[in-house]
Formats: sequence, C-alpha cells, structure tokens
Amino acid sequence: PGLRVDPVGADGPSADVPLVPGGVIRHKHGYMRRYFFPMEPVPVILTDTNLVKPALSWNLEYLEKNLGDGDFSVFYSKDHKFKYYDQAKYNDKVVPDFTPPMSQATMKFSEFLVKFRQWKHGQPRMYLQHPLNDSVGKAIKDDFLAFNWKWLESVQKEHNWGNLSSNLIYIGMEGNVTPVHYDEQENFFAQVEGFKRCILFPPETFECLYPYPVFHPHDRQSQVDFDKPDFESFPKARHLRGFECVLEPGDVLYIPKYWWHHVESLLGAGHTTSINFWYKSGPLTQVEYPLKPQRKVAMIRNLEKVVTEALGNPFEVGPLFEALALGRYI
Ligand SMILES: CCC[C@@H](CC(=O)O)C(=O)C(=O)O
Ligand SMILES: [Zn+2]
Repeated sequence: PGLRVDPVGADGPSADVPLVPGGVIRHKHGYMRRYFFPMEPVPVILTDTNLVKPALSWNLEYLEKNLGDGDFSVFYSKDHKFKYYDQAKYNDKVVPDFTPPMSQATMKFSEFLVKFRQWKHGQPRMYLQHPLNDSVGKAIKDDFLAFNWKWLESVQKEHNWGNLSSNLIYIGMEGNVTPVHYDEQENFFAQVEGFKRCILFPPETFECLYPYPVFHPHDRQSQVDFDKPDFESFPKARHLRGFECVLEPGDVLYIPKYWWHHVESLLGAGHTTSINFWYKSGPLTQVEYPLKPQRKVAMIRNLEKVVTEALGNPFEVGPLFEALALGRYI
C-alpha cells in the first residue's frame, strides 16, 4: 500500500517507486529518501561478529510464538518520523507550545502484529521499541544467551566501557525514520531483519545540527528537519556532510557515544527488526588536550545545565551567553 509511481524517482518512473516529496534514491534492496547534503560510505560495517546470529531466525512469526505475553511499548507517528522526546522533560512552563510528535501505547505482541499487518497507507505509522527483558519466552532467552557475548565483553574491556545498560528490540515499518540525534552511550547496533540506512555525523557536527536545549523534551535531537531544512534558522546545516551505510541482517554498526545518527527503514523493503546494545561510558580518564569534540559536547551540556539552574529560567541562558561572548570572545 502507498507505493505509487513517482516521476522524480532516481531512475525515472517505474512501478512501486514510493511517492516521497523530496524524491528517492534506488538501492538494491529498496528505496532511500533523498536529502540535501553529500554523503560518503561509512568506512566500517562489522559483518562477521555473529553478535546476534541466533536472532537471525527472529521473523515475526517466531517472535509471536516466543516473545511471551509481556507488554510492549509501541510508538505511533502521523508522519514517517519518530522523533524521540523525554516525557519527564515535558514541562509546559519551559516549552509552552510543545506537542509530542508521536504517541505511545502499550500492548501485547500479538495485538501489535495484528495492527502492524493491517496498516494502510495514510494511517499513523507504528514503531515497536522495547527493552528485551526476562518477560520473554524461553526460546528467546536461549537465543539471547547464545549472542556472541564473548566478543562483546572483550570489546567492553578493551575500551574500558561501563556496564551494558540495555538491549532494545526495534520493529519498524518500511519507510520509518528515527531523525538525527546523538546518545550519551556507546552503541553496538545489530540488524536482524530487513534493511536499515544509517547516516552518521561526527560529534563536532554539533554546530551544524543545532540540538534542542538540554532542558527541552527533544534534548539530544537536532532541530534541523532533513525533509524541510530551515537554512534561515540553521544556516550551518548547509555544511552537513554525512557517512551512510545500509545495514543488512547480521550486520553490526558501532555508533560511538555523541556521534549523530539518522536511521531509516528502506522503503519498499518490508519491515525491519534491530537490537541495540547500549553501554555506559567507563570511568572518566584524565582530561587529555587538545580536547576531543565529545568532551566539548559534554562541557556544553554541563554549562547549559549549570547556567539554566543558576538563572532559574532557560530563557535567560541565551542573553547571558551573548553578554559573555559578544564583543569579548566573538
Ligand atoms: C529509538 C532509536 C533506535 C535507533 C534508531 C532506529 O533503529 O530507528 C537508535 O537511534 C539507537 O539505537 O541509538
Ligand atoms: Zn540513537
């Protein structure tokens, strides 16, 4: 449903090219949305880790049979974008006109599957995102225990990472997008079913992606809309250059802490299933100079928090930093 001839498709009109305002780019497995910035290939995709090898049999039927009858968190979005927001930061005094861009429901996996399978184009899209916890059935537990933990633990030790904080399973519709954002944890992102395009930008891209203020519900998310960029408000977005790859089942992508990433499920390629492995960072090593960009982003976040708390009002933060910098540092 929803796949129609699109005259602006990369290779000209052909059956089943999805109708996307900005046009699409054909990929061997489906279609990718076209964006305004240049990209080069991600240099390294891990294809032989066997990290989630047992999960390569996790098709929807297997999951329905074995995931158990726990509750699952499912997000709904009126468009293709599932932009994360922190419910806890949703404070109408700080952000008076904030409207959550997606809604969340909790349901049994079987209920999710029924809705997921009968989805019609034009209805709100769905994205199941839930921690793998011990409510899952025995078969899933056994598969999970058979993940390549030995390799993962060797990496964790070698890089002095903290503990594994969570494994989330993601089941998305083709064409779903998680807009560009960064996380504060190291992430091994494993693709299980379907094809996911990941676009990465290094941490120093902070100034071209204009993240929301730390107290905003969209903290860590970029204000730049890749489908409709506002170059007036965010002029440096013109300088964006990304790294892209399309993950296939069995591929693992290392998304380092503070690296920006945009993730989309290829159009015309069926649903996607992914599992991520988020690690807390290890103990702070002593500061080394020159400061790494990650360290500067962490510093900016701390400054925003301290100054916002001290001023007691997020709207005074801008004027204070202007008074501090204009004519003195800029
Ligand atoms: C909720 C976000 C999940 C994932 C993106 C995706 O697969 O859609 C991601 O951003 C991450 O694993 O950090
Ligand atoms: Zn992320």
